Amino acid sequence: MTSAPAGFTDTVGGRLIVSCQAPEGDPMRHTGTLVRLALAAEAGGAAAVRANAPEVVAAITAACRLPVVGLWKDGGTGVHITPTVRHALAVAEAGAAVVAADATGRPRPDGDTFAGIVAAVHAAGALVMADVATLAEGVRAAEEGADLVSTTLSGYAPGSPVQDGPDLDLVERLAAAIAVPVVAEGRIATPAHAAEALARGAHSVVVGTAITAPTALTRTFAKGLGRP
Ligand SMILES: CC(=O)N[C@H](C=O)[C@@H](O)[C@H](O)[C@H](O)COP(=O)(O)O
Repeated sequence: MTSAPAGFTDTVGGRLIVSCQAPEGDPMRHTGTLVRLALAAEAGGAAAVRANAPEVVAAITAACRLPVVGLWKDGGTGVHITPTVRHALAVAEAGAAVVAADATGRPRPDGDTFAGIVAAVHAAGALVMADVATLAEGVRAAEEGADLVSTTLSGYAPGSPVQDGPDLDLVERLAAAIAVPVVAEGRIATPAHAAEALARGAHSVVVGTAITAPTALTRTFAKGLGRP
């Protein structure tokens, strides 16, 4: 069960969204396991979860009271987070309160546009989170009707700095430039990072790897011991 999409923005204000995802080939990429991660996030005080693929969104929605930010990663390069209207509608129909989609302005498959995704998702009764890498992309996404703008793709798409930590400068610049809520996402590794993101203007904070990725976390410890 999810909260009504209209209440989502208020629900996540000043709070944590936990990303419950696993890369292809990872042992955690198992729907029942991802549902358990979502339930753990709920028990731990998250306000919402973020999840990939319609079947996972549907399973989490059925098992967990938290609203779901759904996406559908398809393809490995270029626009691959919810690339088309078809992907976006499948995620909305699976029960997502919010559909997250790439809003970098790079060419999309099928000639779809971000504005087209916004219109289709709104018609389906869900909200849209624009995943951006730069200030200009966030400004444009807000103009095109995004309900929230997230820094998800900073460090992963052209025009953004590659860095170890979160892009909190982008959070701050977006929060100053647009009226829609800004979500801090990407490489937020500590509670201090999360608190700083809110202090710099984020409406909400998404944390994935630092909470839900034991394979990646084990790798960092193994590397620390000189045993990568
Ligand atoms: C770049 C990209 O594809 N990001 C994805 C977006 O859904 C996820 O793989 C990330 O885990 C999520 O953004 C949270 O970030 P972090 O795991 O760094 O806390």
